[in-house]
Amino acid sequence: MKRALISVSNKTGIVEFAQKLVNQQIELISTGGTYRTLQEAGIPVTAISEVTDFPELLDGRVKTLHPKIHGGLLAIRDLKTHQQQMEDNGIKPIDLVIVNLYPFQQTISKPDVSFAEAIENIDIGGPTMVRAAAKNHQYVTVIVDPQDYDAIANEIIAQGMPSLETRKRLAAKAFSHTAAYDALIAQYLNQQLGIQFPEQLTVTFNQVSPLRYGENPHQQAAFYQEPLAQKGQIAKAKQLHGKELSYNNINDANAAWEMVTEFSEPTVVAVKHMNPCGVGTGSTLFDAYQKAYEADPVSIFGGIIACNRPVDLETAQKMKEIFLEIILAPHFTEEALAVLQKKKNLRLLQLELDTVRTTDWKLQSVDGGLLVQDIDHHQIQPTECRVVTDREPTSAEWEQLLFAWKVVKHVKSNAIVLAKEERTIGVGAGQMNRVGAAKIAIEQAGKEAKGAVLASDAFFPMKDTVEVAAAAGITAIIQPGGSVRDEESIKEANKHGIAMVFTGVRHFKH
Ligand SMILES: NC(=O)c1ncn([C@@H]2O[C@H](COP(=O)(O)O)[C@@H](O)[C@H]2O)c1NC=O
Repeated sequence: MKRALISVSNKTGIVEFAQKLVNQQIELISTGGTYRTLQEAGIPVTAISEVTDFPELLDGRVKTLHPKIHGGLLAIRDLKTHQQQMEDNGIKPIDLVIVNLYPFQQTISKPDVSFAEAIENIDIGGPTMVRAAAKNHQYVTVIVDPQDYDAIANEIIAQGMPSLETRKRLAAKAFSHTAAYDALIAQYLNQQLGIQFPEQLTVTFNQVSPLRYGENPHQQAAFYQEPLAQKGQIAKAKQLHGKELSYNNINDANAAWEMVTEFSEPTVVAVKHMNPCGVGTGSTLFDAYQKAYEADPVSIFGGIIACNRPVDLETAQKMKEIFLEIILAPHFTEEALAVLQKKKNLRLLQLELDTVRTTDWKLQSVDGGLLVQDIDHHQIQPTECRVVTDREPTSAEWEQLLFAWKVVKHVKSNAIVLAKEERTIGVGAGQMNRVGAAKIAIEQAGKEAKGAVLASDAFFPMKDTVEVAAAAGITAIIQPGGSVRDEESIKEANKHGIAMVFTGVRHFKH
């Protein structure tokens, strides 16, 4: 290894690394700012303009984009014709490229960033060198991540040049890096232009950590986050206590958090296998937790609990009484933390309540493809609802109907939710027919079904759900409406004095 080109925006660790290279008699070439950093540290370095015999131009837009650089990176060293052309044109090989790019991500993350500033932070020369060096990894080593400096320095010191295997690994990393960089630029421009579903979708995610296993122990898995993920999103949750999260934990925690943030009053959601087993709203978080617990004291065991208020001592003491997998909350008081941290197998996650989403889509992979849709943000307003029965819901029923409607939106389809006094009393989730979901919810509610309300995520194709609801003593129903047989359901509801409300909105969730 004779010559290295260093051009870095993030100058962390570069002086130490450069010194190690110089110690190995490697000649350094550098661009403006990097050159100055190295020179000021007393490291011998040649300016890029000396190599290209061309000044850096256009405010840095053209610095390394020159045949003397790219010839030095791309030449096939063993090929006679390439050797001859290099000699004829005064091109010397470059064996090592250390580049990190203009901070595009940090730039667009600034709240007051202008479009012009974002565009100016699109690196052109850097990715071009990275790609050239990565293509020619047979001869050239490329480093895009300061975390690799130490390991590569050690390899150079030990064997003169990193192994071919290392160079290939670095090349793969380099292409992932430039692809991710460009994906973020494309995403930013699409967002600016309001293009929601571009012809080519190039999303990018950064690995947070490998996971011990996937949905099942024989499946391998890793967790990734969006580059611009925000503190209120599950991918950025701060873990305050407990062992590492599993694949299923993250999925369930996400479902619980999405649901609890739907409510403005103090609310607790208990989730098992992505569905709520208990949801309670109260005047305090303690009250809400009691209700969520009582909703289904059996299923909550080992559950994931999401709270939309800080967890206080009283609530923590109550929570401590049973085995819970995870508690999510915007905050835990010190006393609450002290109580809950005594539980070895409990994880505590802190997330901000008010989040600005950076992307507004749900991605779901299918074999050989990806389904993309925007997020179901719809929140029902009572004015959107239409009472279709002879009897209007009472104001108490209205409250329960709107509560149940918020819950049913987050239950796997076909979904039926029964609610009473601001808590769920029965949840029928993920059934192949609607009346089946209703029967499950009613059975779970038992005697409590009498006087409760029922929410359905989609319309009733037949009157059978109203029939079973009436038999159980349900007094009010909320559902989207829109079936060709709506009239039959309305008639059935009228027959039993049930008040029924159509929302005109469906909340399928699969
Ligand atoms: N224009 C070019 O030819 C060019 N060559 C390298 N860069 C970038 O310039 C940055 C380093 O600049 P400096 O050494 O001046 O601080 C690096 O992030 C590198 O990726 C360039 N800048 C942008 O495209």
